[in-house]
Amino acid sequence: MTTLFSDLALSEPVMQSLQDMGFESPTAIQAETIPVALTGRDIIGQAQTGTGKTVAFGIPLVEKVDVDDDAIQGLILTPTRELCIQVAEEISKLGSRKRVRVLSVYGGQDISRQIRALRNHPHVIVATPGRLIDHLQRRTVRLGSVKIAVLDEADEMLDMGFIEDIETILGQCPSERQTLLFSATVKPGVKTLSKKFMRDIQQIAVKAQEVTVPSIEQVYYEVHERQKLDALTRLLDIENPELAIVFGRTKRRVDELIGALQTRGYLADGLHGDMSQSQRDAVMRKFRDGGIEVLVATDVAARGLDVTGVTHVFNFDMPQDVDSYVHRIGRTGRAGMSGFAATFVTPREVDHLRLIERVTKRRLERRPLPTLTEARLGMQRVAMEQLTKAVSEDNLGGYKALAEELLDQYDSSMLVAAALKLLSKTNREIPITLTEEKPLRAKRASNFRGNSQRRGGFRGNAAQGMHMQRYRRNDRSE
Ligand SMILES: Nc1ncnc2c1ncn2[C@@H]1O[C@H](COP(=O)(O)OP(=O)(O)OP(=O)(O)O)[C@@H](O)[C@H]1O
Ligand SMILES: [Mg+2]
Repeated sequence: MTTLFSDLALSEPVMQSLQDMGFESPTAIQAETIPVALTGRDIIGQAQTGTGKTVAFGIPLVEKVDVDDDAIQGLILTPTRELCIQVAEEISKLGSRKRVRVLSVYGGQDISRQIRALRNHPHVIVATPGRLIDHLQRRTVRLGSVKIAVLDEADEMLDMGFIEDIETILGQCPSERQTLLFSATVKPGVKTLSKKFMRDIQQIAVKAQEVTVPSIEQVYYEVHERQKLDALTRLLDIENPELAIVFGRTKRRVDELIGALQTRGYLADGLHGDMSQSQRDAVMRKFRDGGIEVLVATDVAARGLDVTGVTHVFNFDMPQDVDSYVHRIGRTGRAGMSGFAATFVTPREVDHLRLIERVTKRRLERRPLPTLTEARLGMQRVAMEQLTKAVSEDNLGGYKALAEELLDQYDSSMLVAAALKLLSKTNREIPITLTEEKPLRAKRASNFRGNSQRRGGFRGNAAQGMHMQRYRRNDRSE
């Protein structure tokens, strides 16, 4: 039996906003959590990437706001700035008919501007933890009237780096508030940690066969470091994504890859924690508008981002842990769409791939490396599509006389071949050498020296290492 939004006893303005947003029926996580959340209970909610968790916590939050009260009544915390902006926009849409004021408060943005915006009395603030702490210290934000607090990407935020900040923030909210935790991945430790600031927790996990989304085709390519760039550009030419995200391990890697892809003629740009916030905002805007086709990013873009049209995700470097894999590939195949996720695995990283397969209970198909000929054919196909599209648009009047003249002199198939050649990119084969990244396993080996390797216990340790999330903390947005 499918649930309808009208079965969830929502208020009229919220129903109208949902209609404005074009949502017809609730997703599974929405249908399961909203009624429980409306009773005021604390919830840990888990469902696959792209299944509408934002609206699942957004509806109870908006319902709880009293718009006649000027105090901050709803608080949402997100691990990254881009996610903060995105979630604030979605909540703002949900609350628009009710006239709920929503403000995003994140690091890197001019603080005096935020302070001015805070004077307009938002009912809901969506914040990254570091900047919120800053406001609490300056007393420009008061959380004494918060009725509902949400941790989006809770597991990411509760891992060692953020736990103290979260405790400080929640410590300033009234103890009788409602607390909701959401993520596609909820490690057992999260539940233990959450007992500190939640009560009478109801855990709601949408039962799925797989951790990852079934509509995402998952493949891998075994490559050597030095083959990665050619493999990527060939795949881009063959696959011709609408929008793609390419994940690199480090900021340096991302910078080099942006330069390399631009040199080879792609509309590429990137996102990482060393860029200024105005640069990051501009890149995200362009990516959402299609002005950038390939977004190259560190794990700062792995969580929560929802960009329509992302058909492909490439793990140029293997993710450091299984959760990161799940979230990265979840940037495609959202809201029922299909997607394609390709992972580059160097020979020494095969064990990590097997671990990912074990934990996600899904085998990745091994594909042979694409050849140059396949890539050229792919590019020609794109050129042909461009040409036929131009023909079907039928506004070529100004060129027709010239075309007739050419056809008098040359064979028609020669002319079309020449046009296709001109439309195909010639800069794809420019040789570029990237600085090599160390394979994951080598990095781990230095962390797990000693007897374990001789005893053959290395595998197990490597598995533990996959959860250490060492480098990700280096690229937090805070
Ligand atoms: N009921 C609905 N019907 C149709 N589309 C929906 C519905 N609810 C949400 N969506 C859309 O689905 C997409 C994914 O939603 P959302 O970003 O909330 O996913 P998520 O579960 O938080 O994923 P992630 O784990 O990656 O953060 C968004 O574009 C959202 O607008
Ligand atoms: Mg989300």
